[in-house]
Amino acid sequence: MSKTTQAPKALRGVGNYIDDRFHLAKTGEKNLRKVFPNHWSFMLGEIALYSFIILLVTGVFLTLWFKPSMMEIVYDGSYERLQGVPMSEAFASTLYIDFDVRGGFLMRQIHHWAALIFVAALVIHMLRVFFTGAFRKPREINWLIGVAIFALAMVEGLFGYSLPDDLPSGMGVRILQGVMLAIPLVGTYISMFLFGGEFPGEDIITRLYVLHVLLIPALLLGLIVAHFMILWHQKHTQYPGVGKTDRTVVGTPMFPAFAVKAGGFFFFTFAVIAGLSAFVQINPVHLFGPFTPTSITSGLQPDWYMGFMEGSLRIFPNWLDFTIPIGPGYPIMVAVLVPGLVIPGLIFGGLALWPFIEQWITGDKRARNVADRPRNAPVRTGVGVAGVVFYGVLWLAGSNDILSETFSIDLYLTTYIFRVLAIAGPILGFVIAKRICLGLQRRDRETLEHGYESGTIQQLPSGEFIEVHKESSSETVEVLSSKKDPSSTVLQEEDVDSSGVENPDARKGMGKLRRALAHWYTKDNVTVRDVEPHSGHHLHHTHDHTSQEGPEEDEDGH
Ligand code: HEM
Ligand code: HEM
Repeated sequence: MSKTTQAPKALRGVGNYIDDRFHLAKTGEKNLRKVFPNHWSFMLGEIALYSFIILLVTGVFLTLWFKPSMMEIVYDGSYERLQGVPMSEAFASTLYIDFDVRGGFLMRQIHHWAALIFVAALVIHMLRVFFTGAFRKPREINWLIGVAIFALAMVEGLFGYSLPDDLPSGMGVRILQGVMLAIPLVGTYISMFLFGGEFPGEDIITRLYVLHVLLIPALLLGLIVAHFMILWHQKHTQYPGVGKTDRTVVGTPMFPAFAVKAGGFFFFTFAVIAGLSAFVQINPVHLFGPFTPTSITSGLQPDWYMGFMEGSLRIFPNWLDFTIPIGPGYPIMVAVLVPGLVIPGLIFGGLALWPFIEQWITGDKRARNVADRPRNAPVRTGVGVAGVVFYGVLWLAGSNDILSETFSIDLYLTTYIFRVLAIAGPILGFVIAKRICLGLQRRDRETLEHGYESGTIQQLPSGEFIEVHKESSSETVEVLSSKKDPSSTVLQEEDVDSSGVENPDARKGMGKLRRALAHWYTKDNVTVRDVEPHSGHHLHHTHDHTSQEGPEEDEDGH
């Protein structure tokens, strides 16, 4: 871009007008030139943001016609098949949006698809942050904000799903009430309070509505703004490469390149969601009919993000339930309490605590702005995979009826299979993922030492066949040698004082546990400290596919 490029006169006029009043030019200029590191995985957070915006906009549209009322009426709208059927005003107004409001059906579909994609994007974004260790200092607080966003998003989705008061809605609310009732001592009270009496009562939709359109979106918006302010202030992590250190950022400036890219990506996300909504039917409430407590339907699935709770409720054994012999007997429903509250608590609690647990184990308290490659933190990667497998098994168990029907397996057998898998799956996942990481580490060390395998076989004059190894590019060498040595990441600073004297407590109690965990965390890592990189920047490597990023890539970063 030449230095003489200037904004059009009219735009400059507007700029001056604003600057005369708010003096924003200096900060504005600095922020417009802010550098964003480039990587496809950094777009996952953006997808979450864009789908959230779509949810807000379509949600407001729906509020114009949706009536959050449980008053019973007889349907008299344009959907012939439900003519004359008694239903709540909420359900009738949803049918009205579908069949009488122009574009209403599409808007409802967009709202629902955006919700599904929103939660999916934020889960994948969270996994990206987890597996690359981007939650480490200084980003722990932003991680915690993220976990809160995740939890709220699920509740928001569940409440939204409950609003139309169709059959699956009511069944979801019934499960919610069941879990509430299982809470010892206060369960019945909480349920009566929320439902304004017995289930279903006449208040629940109105109450969920207020939470769904006002309180939770406001909380989510506040948290997302905080998430971005912290991100802006702390800057983004970047993957290892030439010029990328814990102190420098390499990437594209905010304006114009990043802004244009982000703007384009918003429309792309919108187009995908709108395309899905136009062609793929989601939650066709007119086919399900209104909720009545006596009706039940088979083969129905909740929205995907509630699937793991459904699954854990389906497979958790009931032989742990017991009764406290006070008065007439006080039953404790372990089979509802554990899957309904303890398992989600463990999942969200584990997510929230992980950065602190890892920091305690490794003793690594330095700011980390270069993200880890997942293979270089094999235990973390293994723990993450174990978590994903556990979640995945529960999620699949939520469809056990459909699986048993599709594959003609006895329903009860699927329950036993899932019970075994829920315990064995995560352990296997951990071991396999860790082994793969260590294998990749060994290959990296090989590549660093000997260059990469070119696939060209040569015959030597002696008759021996060898595979030619080619020089790695400087970028590859940088990436491979960015790996921190296990002993340098595990700074047992608290165990040894500045003059090298060991803290006597380090070998007792918690200190001992921590040492053992630190040893377990790093013991198998492959070191690259002693490797002399086999790199030849000066050499021609015409077939070097590992160095596709040319040096131009680095020039726009500062
Ligand atoms: C993270 C944000 C949100 C999520 C995950 C979400 C999710 C959902 C879901 C899954 C439904 C059921 C849709 C269906 O019937 O197929 C729904 C319904 C609804 N949502 Fe949201 N929503 C969000 C934000 C909002 C906002 C901000 C508003 C309004 C300001 C809103 C207003 C509504 C209304 C009025 C309904 C009932 C109408 C209907 O079911 O068609 N939503 N929401
Ligand atoms: C509405 C939901 C969310 C939105 C809109 C959002 C948006 C973003 C964006 C755009 C970024 C920068 C680009 C990127 O790394 O993808 C980011 C970074 C980050 N997000 Fe989120 N996020 C959300 C949820 C979460 C969740 C659920 C977590 C974790 C539990 C989380 C943790 C983080 C962390 C730690 C960073 C900094 C990563 C780094 O610097 O590499 N976010 N977020």
